[in-house]
Amino acid sequence: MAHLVGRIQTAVPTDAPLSAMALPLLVFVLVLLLGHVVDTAVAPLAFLATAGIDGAHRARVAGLAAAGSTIAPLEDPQVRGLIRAARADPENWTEQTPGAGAVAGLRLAGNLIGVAGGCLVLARYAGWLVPALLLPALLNGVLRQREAARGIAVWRAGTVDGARSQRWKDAATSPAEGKDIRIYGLGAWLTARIQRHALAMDAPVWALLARAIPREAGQLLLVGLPLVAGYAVVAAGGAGAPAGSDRVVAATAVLVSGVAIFQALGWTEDLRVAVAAAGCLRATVDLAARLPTPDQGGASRPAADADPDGAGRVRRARPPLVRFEGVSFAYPGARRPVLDRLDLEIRPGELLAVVGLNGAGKSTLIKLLAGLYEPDEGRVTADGVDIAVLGAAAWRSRLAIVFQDFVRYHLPARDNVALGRGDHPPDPAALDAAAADAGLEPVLARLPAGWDTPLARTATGGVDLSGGQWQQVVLARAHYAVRMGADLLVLDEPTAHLDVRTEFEVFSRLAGNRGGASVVLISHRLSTVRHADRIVLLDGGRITENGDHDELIARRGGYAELFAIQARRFATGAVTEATGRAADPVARPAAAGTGGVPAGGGATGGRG
Ligand SMILES: Nc1ncnc2c1ncn2[C@@H]1O[C@H](COP(=O)(O)OP(=O)(O)OP(=O)(O)O)[C@@H](O)[C@H]1O
Repeated sequence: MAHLVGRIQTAVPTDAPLSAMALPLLVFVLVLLLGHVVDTAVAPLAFLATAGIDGAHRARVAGLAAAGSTIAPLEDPQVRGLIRAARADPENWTEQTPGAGAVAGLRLAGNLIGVAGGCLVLARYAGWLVPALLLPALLNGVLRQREAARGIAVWRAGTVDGARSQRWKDAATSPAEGKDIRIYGLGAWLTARIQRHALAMDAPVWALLARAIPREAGQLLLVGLPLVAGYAVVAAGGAGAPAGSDRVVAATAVLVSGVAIFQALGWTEDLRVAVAAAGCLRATVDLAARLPTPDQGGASRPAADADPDGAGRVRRARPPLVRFEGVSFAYPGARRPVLDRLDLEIRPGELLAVVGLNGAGKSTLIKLLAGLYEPDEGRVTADGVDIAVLGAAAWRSRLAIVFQDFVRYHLPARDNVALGRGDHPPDPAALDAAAADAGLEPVLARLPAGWDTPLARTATGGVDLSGGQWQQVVLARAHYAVRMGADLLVLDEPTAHLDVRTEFEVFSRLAGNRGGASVVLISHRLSTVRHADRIVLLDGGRITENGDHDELIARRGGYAELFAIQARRFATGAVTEATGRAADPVARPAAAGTGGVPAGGGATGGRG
């Protein structure tokens, strides 16, 4: 640049022909033009690179989190912290994604090349200019880095408050929490919380910024003085000015190169982004080390023995004989085990009901059956083989589970059911049959686009279902999985939201139409439970009672007591159903111990 300025400058006063000026002028314009073109291309290229790298990174983190066969690591606070750091929240400026880091790294490399070029240009005119400008520029860069590090530390200290403030902000705008906020008049309380946490996060940052203003002024002097001094010496041609070169050219070179060097070394943003992105990558590596490797044995779910029965059903030879053998399990940090040397058998094709008070460990038992947690002691076997040896995916291809806290996918009704066997293209016959099994047909008939209706009010043409209707969708998902080859159906409180009539219909179909699959039913509704082939009572971490309804009533133990409480409460009108109907034959109140049962039955006992 200085060279071109020099060429133009020498041409002007000597009345040289226009052609003598034209070439340097043309090159000058071309250089400027090239700079603009590069500037225009940089932003979209950087965007593309960032999007590509970050997309692959997010897929890797999601893959790591989803690959492990158990959910226990995902509940570990340290793993949760690593996942959060590896995902790099874009709203938190102390966290940066690998894509942003790569682009910042490229810019840093460009800056360093610029610094080297600037030093070469300076050295060409006068060697002393290099240390005179480079050293203060380096010092300025170090001071700015320290400032940035202080800012990051203060920001990080406030991230808990930041997260809390964000959580309350989300609550304020969510329709679900919006109900409570309006009913209980929580608006002002919520706003005060948001403000309190936001202030707790921001106040130290503001204080730091205020303290940084005088320091910034000092650093301006550190940068400005050497640059102005060098420029003045060169421009004035004083002592130490470069010999044998034009003063204007030299002064331009000093100014352009000096400013470039100070800018390149004082530019903290790219370094901060690159360092933060390195932190994100470190968290990903740590996460990969902490999470178990994917289940090799069952990376893909094996197909069931195909034997379509014309009603969208795939059959296996027979359901497995499942055994819990001396299984103990405690949640991390818990003082007492939930399951304590528990023995239990799930026989092929039976309908087994598991009852027990709240917190007895029924859902935990199911999670162990599914291999979502591993026993601390003992083992769970299928046909004599430890399910850990079978491989998680292979074993789970035989299971269909309705969890208490089931998932409501914001997807069309068809996908919500077909995800029961998500690794297969949807089978229309099996879908229709599963909908019939779950009593979902009337719900589908009322949906504006039937199976294609999105089950989310926020989607175009979408609808929101009632709690009971969602439960039917999820039941249909499990029935679909059974029709597609699963042969152990587990239902954890599957009818808590259903009215008496729907519950009765659903269970009548389940009992008669489960295609030979074994069923494990967890329910507090003893009206449903009593129809099971076998009932077990879980108490104190073990199975304490085992038999059919009549046997357990005759035994006059815990089950009979729970049943009596429920029947008595219903008979006295203390227990009411959602619909208040008692029209079904099985729904008539009867005295405890006679084999009759209240409709639905509410909770299992006063504490259940
Ligand atoms: N993820 C978890 N981490 C720690 N403790 C847990 C976890 N899940 C459940 N627990 C504890 O384990 C115990 C058993 O819970 P579980 O959900 O298995 O009981 P449950 O019999 O299904 O109860 P309910 O009838 O109320 O559904 C409870 O004391 C509960 O607090």
